[in-house]
Amino acid sequence: MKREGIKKHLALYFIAGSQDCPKNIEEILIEAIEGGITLFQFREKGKGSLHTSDEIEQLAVRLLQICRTSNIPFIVNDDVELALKIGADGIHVGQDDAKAGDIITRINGMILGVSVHSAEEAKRALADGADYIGVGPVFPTSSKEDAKEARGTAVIEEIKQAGIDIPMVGIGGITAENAKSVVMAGADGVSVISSISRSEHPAAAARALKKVING
Ligand SMILES: Cc1ncc(COP(=O)(O)OP(=O)(O)O)c(N)n1
Ligand SMILES: Cc1nc(C(=O)O)sc1CCOP(=O)(O)O
Ligand SMILES: [Mg+2]
Repeated sequence: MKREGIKKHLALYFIAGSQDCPKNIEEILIEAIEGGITLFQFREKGKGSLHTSDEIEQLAVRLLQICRTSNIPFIVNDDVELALKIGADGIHVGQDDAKAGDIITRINGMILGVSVHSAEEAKRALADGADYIGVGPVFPTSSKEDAKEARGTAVIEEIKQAGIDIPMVGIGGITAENAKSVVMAGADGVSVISSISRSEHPAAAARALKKVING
């Protein structure tokens, strides 16, 4: 599944690690799938996350199995070795991670996502072979300690206006209340952590987001 095929999976892209979840992450993922998420990223990172690589790998494998039973592609954040080891469907890297251009040959057809904060970075991601980009933070977020300043939908609009043709999701502080503005700006979907993971009812939260996106 390359660029065109990925678009439909970007509609409601759920990201989580155990640190984002007030209850068991496996239960939350199952409920999020019930609610209609279209892609999942395992991001075990930051305050409260698991420490040992064994624990992280075991959790990744359990979450991958849940995604496989529902045909939801499973992306690993940052860790190329883990993605390759467990046979993930893709890897997401940021500007301070392994360089997309360096890993493209190693990941052998896996989905490659890249975080960008400008049209310039989007252009480079496209040239490096990224299948999609994550653009953020759109709104202020509490889920990423080192997040940059929120820029609203300006960067998404800039990328569209520059004619850079790559599937993209907005990320950062996205809720059912503001998701429509992200899609209206030109994103193919939204990527969320807390709107689903910290909801008392993750399935209902995912359903509400989906309804807004499908509009
Ligand atoms: C879909 C998506 N977009 C952006 C990011 C952020 O990646 P990065 O800037 O590398 O920050 P960390 O998530 O690694 O803290 C993402 N993970 N997913
Ligand atoms: C993982 C991540 N990356 C961002 C970026 O701007 O690149 S913002 C972010 C956190 C998104 O979490 P929430 O939906 O809870 O705001
Ligand atoms: Mg990263």
